[in-house]
Amino acid sequence: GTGSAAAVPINADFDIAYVTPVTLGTPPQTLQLDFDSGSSDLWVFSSHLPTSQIRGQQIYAPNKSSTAKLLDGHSWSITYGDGSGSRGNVYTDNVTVGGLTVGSQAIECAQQVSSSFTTEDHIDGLVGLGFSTLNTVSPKSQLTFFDNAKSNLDSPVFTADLKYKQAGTYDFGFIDEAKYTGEITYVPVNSDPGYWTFPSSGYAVGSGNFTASSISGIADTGTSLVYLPTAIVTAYYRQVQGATNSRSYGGYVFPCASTLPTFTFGVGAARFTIPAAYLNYAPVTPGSATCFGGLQSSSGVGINIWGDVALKAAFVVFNGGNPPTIGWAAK
Ligand SMILES: Cc1c(C=O)c(-c2nnc3c4c(C[n+]5cc6c(C)n(C)c(C)c6c(Cl)n5)n(C)c(C)c4cnn23)c(C)n1C
Repeated sequence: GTGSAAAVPINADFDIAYVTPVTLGTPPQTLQLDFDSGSSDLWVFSSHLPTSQIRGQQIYAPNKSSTAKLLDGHSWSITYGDGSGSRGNVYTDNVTVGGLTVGSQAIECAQQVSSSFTTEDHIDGLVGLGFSTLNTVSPKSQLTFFDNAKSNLDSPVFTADLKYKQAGTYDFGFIDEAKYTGEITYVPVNSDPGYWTFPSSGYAVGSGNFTASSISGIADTGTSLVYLPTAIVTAYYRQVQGATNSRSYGGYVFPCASTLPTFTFGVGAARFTIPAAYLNYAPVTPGSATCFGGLQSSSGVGINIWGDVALKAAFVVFNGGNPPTIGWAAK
């Protein structure tokens, strides 16, 4: 089988995150979930949450689904790179994404979410698309939607075609030739850390020379920005008038009117250029003349992250075959 569903920006002005409609249970309950290749829990706002923690989100009520089953004695708790987090109990139920159904998928029902989830009313939960070794359900960890679906997929892949300020798509089980140009460059994935970790072959700032350099990083659809080694990031912002690394804003900022260079990264022999517009993430506060960069340093993060700012400059194939690989193509 296959599936195909839209990845819709949650904000009209800035690409903060993307959500995809997912139906759960019987009769179907549809939630807008953030597909995250950087984690491996499928969790939702649920009827088990205190109402004080719900502000407009859709919720999944397992007691209203005739196919929901409590996974007795199991719980989960997760924290993300931005410090947000959630925890709760676990049910299994039918989950459908873009026409692709998994029966008895572990649905982690939130009993507590951190404040940033409560305030972001466009996100009703996450669908982890990382490796199932990262799943936090205890005492028995659970499989991701992709791992559960894999045996029924025409091909053990999912693809991300994220777009700048417009809806893109996540496809499951097939590679849509109409979504990319030229060839797909595949490189090996090290799944040991549980992420889609792959080697990049180097970078260039604007029209400058390409610097060959092997950079290990993760392809993370759930992270907005790109986090790379400080040497690369300082080389980039040296080309931006008035750029400073702001302690108060927690990263590189610059006058919104600045002209930004493009940023090119290599995957094998292929080169992908992130347009300057993608690298002006957003004003630091609404209406400010100071803007926050889409490229930030990974020194405080611990790993290099190719988030949405990079992913939307390409068509990306997450190949869950044995061994796993990742493919990048222009579009
Ligand atoms: C090491 C790391 C990250 C690794 O992942 C990371 C990050 N970057 N975007 C996100 C996340 C998102 C996407 N996301 C980003 C947002 C930003 C930058 N802002 C201002 C808002 C309001 C956001 C929302 Cl609602 N959502 N979501 C939904 C979750 C659970 C995230 C967790 N971390 N995260 C940061 C900021 N850092 C330092």
